[in-house]
Amino acid sequence: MARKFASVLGLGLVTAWLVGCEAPPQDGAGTQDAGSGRHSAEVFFNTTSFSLAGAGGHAFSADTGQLLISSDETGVFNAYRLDPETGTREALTQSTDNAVFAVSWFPADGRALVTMDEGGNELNHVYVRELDGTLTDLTPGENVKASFSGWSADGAQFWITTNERDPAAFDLYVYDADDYERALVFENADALAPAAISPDGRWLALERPRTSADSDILLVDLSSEDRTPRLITAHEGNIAYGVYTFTPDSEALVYATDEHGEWNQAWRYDIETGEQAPLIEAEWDVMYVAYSPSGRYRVSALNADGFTDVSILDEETGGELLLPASVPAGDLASVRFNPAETQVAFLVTSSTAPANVHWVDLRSGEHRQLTEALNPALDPEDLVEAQVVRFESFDGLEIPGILYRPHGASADNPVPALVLVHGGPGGQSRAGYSAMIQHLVNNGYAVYAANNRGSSGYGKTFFHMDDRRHGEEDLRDIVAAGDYLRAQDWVRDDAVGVIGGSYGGYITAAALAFHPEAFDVGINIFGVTNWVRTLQSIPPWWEAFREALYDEMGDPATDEERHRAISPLFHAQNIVKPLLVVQGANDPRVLQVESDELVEAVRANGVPVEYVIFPDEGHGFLRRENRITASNAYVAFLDRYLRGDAPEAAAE
Ligand SMILES: CSCC[C@H](NC=O)C(=O)N[C@@H](Cc1ccccc1)C(=O)O
Repeated sequence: MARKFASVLGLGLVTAWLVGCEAPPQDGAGTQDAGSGRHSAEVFFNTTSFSLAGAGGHAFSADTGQLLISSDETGVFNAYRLDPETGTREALTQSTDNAVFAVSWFPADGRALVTMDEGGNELNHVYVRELDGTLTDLTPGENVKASFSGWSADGAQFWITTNERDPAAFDLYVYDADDYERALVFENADALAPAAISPDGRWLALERPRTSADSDILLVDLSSEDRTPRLITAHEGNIAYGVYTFTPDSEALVYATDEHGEWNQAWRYDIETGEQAPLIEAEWDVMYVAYSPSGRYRVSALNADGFTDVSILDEETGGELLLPASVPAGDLASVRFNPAETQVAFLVTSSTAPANVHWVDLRSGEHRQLTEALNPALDPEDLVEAQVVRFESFDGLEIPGILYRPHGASADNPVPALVLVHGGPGGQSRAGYSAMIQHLVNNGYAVYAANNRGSSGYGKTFFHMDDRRHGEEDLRDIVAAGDYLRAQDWVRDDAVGVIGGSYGGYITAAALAFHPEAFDVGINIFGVTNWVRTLQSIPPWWEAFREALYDEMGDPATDEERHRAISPLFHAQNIVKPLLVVQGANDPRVLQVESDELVEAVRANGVPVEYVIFPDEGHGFLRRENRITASNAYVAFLDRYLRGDAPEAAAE
């Protein structure tokens, strides 16, 4: 699939990137140019994040019809049951530190599968939440990373992948639903990436990325003695293949291919005959394809200019499943059917509405919104809508992005602004709700989430434009995005900063180091600062993607010179603008030392540098208190050094 390493760095995760150091102005304090009120980070982050279990599992409980969801209403993610009749929810787990995410109900009773790592170290284990509330760890072991892979059609067994045999390879085990006895069903000797299991348990689909432009799919027949993966995408040249799902009858694999043009299309591979046929062709990437339990409904989504365009096809009528008019406008997500396919649950979200859980009875058309995610202290009028805005970059290439313009920003009242850079390489800033962005905008900062060349979602030509050129044209696009903002009469041309997380943090630090006059401040959120070390120390469980990552970014064994040339750490003497660095101590992808060393080096320049470390977070911040601290730190830093609220502090 033409995605660089399973992009996780859209705005969803950006929302979680927050760090900080001191208290911000509280409600009513400070000034807001327009809009109905300026709010503290607490107000924005006291929205609740809801998500539905059940991708490959069961979101509806077979015995009670209750929904399995994750929520961070206590400040820490936990699993809950949500009653569609009453909208009441009950906590199934009570974690006060590590985030717990709901995975699936057991098909025949009230047990649930959940997953949790330790402090953001990404070593997730799979647990059973037993009927008495205790947790049984199905995948114990200090350095074990495991994930749920699906249920057998009869509900008697489920599959889990774990890297306990070899930290670099995920083997597949089948577990008995009654006593959790397990058996190895596939030893992953070549460290391929397990992607899907057919509902009848016979077929395992694996992905083998060679480069970000060229990947394959292999199938294993788990009913056969010979479990050698069989290549089903033999091809010449560069084609990116990826797995969406198996059909519910286990007869076909639905897969992504970019062979036929710019976009990822969905195709159907008939396992018995090997015949292939297009399923969904569009002028945007197909994001996913999924089915209701019997296969009557096919759910698919397009990544339409940063918005998620979901279709639910009723294969019985051949028409689109129309949801009641009372379902609010916004992007649908996580569409889940009950086993009888008489009810459907889903999330609805938009840039001005955090995701809420909705439920519809397909027979009566009755619709209920089951959650209220937005903090009631927030007036929706205080929020700003995402706008897709394109600009011409330094070489004439059109760059798309998502703009958030503060209420009241005008030529008479120009505002400071930030270019926000997503992670990756190859991620995309998308138009979803972000408490972090809304908090910044509410405090008078315009935010432009620019999708520099190399971003996903705009076709494969655009996607590959940054290959082995990182820190060059993609960075110049971000500099050009700053110029674009400065040219707007409603933006202060003396107050444009850059902010980003991970790869976006790299671009942020690189902008300050290689284009020292381009931005007035930078906020680097767990950004890569030293590619030599980062690429040498990637987590062992990235083995399936290592070759493709090294192909795209360069191999640290042979490309050290280039890696040094593009790494901000080795050019830190050029950084002369105020810098805020934020880091999770347990981050397994961008190690804390990356931030420690940049902070030390830039401080030696006598430049204002603020540094915040979260001891209990990894690559993305999950605890509400940390998100609030982070967001407060961003605004306090920007008030001081970008808006210029306290010039004496800037002179320190
Ligand atoms: C399995 S490939 C790793 C790249 C991955 N991309 C998207 O999720 C990722 O975690 N990228 C980081 C930056 C990074 C890139 C390469 C090595 C370490 C970190 C990110 O932007 O989140």
